[in-house]
Amino acid sequence: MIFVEVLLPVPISGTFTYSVPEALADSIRIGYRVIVPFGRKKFYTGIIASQTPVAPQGYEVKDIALILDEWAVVRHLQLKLWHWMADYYLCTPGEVMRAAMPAGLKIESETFVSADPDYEEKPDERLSQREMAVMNYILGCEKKQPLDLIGKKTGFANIGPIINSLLEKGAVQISENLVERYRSRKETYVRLTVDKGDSDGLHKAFDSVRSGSMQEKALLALIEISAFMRQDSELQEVTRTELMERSGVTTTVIAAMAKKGIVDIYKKEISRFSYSGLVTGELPVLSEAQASALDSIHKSWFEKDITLLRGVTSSGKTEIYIHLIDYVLRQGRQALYLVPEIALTTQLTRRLQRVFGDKVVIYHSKFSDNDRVDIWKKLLASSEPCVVIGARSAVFLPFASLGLVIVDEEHESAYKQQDPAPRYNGRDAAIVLASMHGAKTLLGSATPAVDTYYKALTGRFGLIELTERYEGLRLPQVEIIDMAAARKRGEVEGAFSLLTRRLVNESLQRGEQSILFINRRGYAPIARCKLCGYVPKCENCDVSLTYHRHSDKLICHYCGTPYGVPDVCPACKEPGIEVLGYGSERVEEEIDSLFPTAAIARMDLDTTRSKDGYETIIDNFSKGKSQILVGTQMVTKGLDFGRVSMVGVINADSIVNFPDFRASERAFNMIEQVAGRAGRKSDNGVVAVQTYNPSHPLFDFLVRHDYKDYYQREIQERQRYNYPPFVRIIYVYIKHKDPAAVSTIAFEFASRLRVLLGNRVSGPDEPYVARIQTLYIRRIMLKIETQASISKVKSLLNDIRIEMTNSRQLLGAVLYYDVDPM
Ligand SMILES: Nc1ncnc2c1ncn2[C@@H]1O[C@H](COP(=O)(O)OP(=O)(O)OP(=O)(O)O)[C@@H](O)[C@H]1O
Ligand SMILES: [Zn+2]
Repeated sequence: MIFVEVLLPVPISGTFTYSVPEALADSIRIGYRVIVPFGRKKFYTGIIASQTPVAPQGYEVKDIALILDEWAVVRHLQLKLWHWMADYYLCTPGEVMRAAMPAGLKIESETFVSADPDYEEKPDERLSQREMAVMNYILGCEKKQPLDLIGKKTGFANIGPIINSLLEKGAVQISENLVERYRSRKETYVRLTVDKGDSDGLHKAFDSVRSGSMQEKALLALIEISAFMRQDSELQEVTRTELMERSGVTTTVIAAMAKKGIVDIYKKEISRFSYSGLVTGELPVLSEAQASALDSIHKSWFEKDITLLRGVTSSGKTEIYIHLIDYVLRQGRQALYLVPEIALTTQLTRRLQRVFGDKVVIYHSKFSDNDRVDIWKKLLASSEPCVVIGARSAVFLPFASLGLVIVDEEHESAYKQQDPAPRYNGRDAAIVLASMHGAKTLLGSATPAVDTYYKALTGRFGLIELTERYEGLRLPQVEIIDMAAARKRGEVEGAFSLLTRRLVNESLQRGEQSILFINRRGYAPIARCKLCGYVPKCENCDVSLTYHRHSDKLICHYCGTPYGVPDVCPACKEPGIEVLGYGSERVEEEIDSLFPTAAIARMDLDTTRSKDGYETIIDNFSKGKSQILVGTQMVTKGLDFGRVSMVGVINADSIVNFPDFRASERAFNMIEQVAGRAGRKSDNGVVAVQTYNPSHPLFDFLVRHDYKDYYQREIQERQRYNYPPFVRIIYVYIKHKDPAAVSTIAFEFASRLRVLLGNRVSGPDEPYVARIQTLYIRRIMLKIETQASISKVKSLLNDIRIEMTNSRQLLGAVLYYDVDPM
């Protein structure tokens, strides 16, 4: 008998042991998917993580029910990465698996059941009454039925054991609805039935259509697009859609032509990532500074696997990346190019496709599940060189042989997954992934994370710096605008100071573009009663509501609940509710009324929900169809527009004043990055930063674009107050519906931790938002020495959790950890 450890997508620690029936023993491999019974109710799809000949002690092991694969859907190194992630981020491998695999590959309880046609009831294995009832239902269905549905239709809440027993008696078969879930994309094509060059045949074809008819039109168009008559070109394949567009005919016309035998209609599976645009294959010619940086990176990799490229905004880091990618592709290996946000993939994809054509693969969460399964399978099936551009989840793809990992804008907090588990940082996971493959890593940024720059300066990472913009352009001029003083002078109109308005206007006059950055989406972040001061709050969360004009609703940005705007204040019953402050909608509205002839675009979460949302906005702005782009943090980084000469930071204070030890780091990076969008192709970039606190020390560094000076100040603070990179932070989160219970539990957890870890423990505290989605929240902070073993901490935390669970002290509580919070 052999046993396998199966990884299941459930939030329970560890893997689960199952036995393998003799008949299946030869078909079992690591990385195969299997269907296994789980608990009393369910079947799950799991992945075989390992095999062992040793039976577990003390309990009865169940058989696996079905093997789904004939080859592994997960590679060995992926499993290794999942385990690393579960260990490091203090979650379960099942949670990692859930995040890692596209839904089309992991079919939780969507197991399908059908009757086994060969089944005959044996006298010693009669079906019970319940089984008969279920069996009759199944036999009455034409198609195989999902497990859940059978339970519902037959009224058995606990359908799992019944099916299990039917399965044992050989009465039913189970399968996964994989084929139906995962649909490959097919395209319809049309071709002439005559061979190229067969003019006789062609004449006959023309004879069979009436002159001036739709069929003739279609025939002419088909001849043209397929290059049928051209001697200098091979016959081209023509899609039905293209033919219809060119000739203006309908599918019926084409079908009629097929019936006559003039054309063939055929279907072909098309790859979702084929690229038919122009491929030059030419690498950008590097400037002297870029070429020398490239050279230094290669040299640095001799000694260190991880190197940081700090290059000021618009220094041309992307061009250097392109050369590095070319280098590994030539070696026959693969490259992963991570960006922090999907918005960045659009421009980047174009830049890379021009050089690498269909070797470019894109992967992120806006893709449909079918697309993601497609890409997964493509990478699984081949070890061909390719470059994957993706957001953080791309680290989970089945790479065969990575040679290079690039993490662009490595400082970005968007690399960190906040919720749900695994709460991982895509940058750090990518570094680990690279080391598993023996690949090199390049981290790139104009404003590296303090932790990263520290590691580079202390020799853990290599360090290469580019201090000039491409072509020696100067960095934009930064104006800090004292809004209080401007207001006194009567120069503030709506959200804008006089200077901001003037700069936008001047850029419009020169035919150039502006970007206005506002940290909040919606119309106004606060609603309040002007008579009694009452502030409407979310019923589920401890936050005030943001007014959205587009939908005329007050919306909670934590749980998404919309509320109507009350006509009268619920507290004083007077009609006093007004909205205050600025969000992107309102900035857009005001700038529109100030500059009515300019075309204005807005990019924020609300305008980019569709898959192509970003693309349209970014394309239009690139092409100059809009002159002013208003946006949230999405507009701050990485985008490359040639004609932007003015950048406005509308409310710098909301970025600077945040109660968190990373606040000033985040603020410096964000403002320096958005400033970097200005003057990328000419020397006249200017940035207006509006603030009520102009003497804040950060602004001085920003005006001078002095990253190093800023870093010095920041690292000293971190050392003085004992924060990363000098320690590692782990938050323990405790959530509960009951405010008293959450306090008691958090307090108890913290005091037990203190016994073991002393003053490394602080809290519990209420986080900034202390109640979300009806749960009250407490947070305990652990500061652990960087050289300490995280697995030791993990086992301490686990012990406490188990003790408290056993003494029923954690009842109703949600408990989780956040390692290296951002
Ligand atoms: N060698 C080159 N040849 C032609 N154009 C270049 C070259 N290097 C850079 N550029 C151009 O300069 C601009 C800035 O380059 P790039 O977008 O790579 O900057 P970056 O360093 O990534 O900046 P950021 O940190 O702001 O994202 C781009 O428009 C790019 O096409
Ligand atoms: Zn809410």
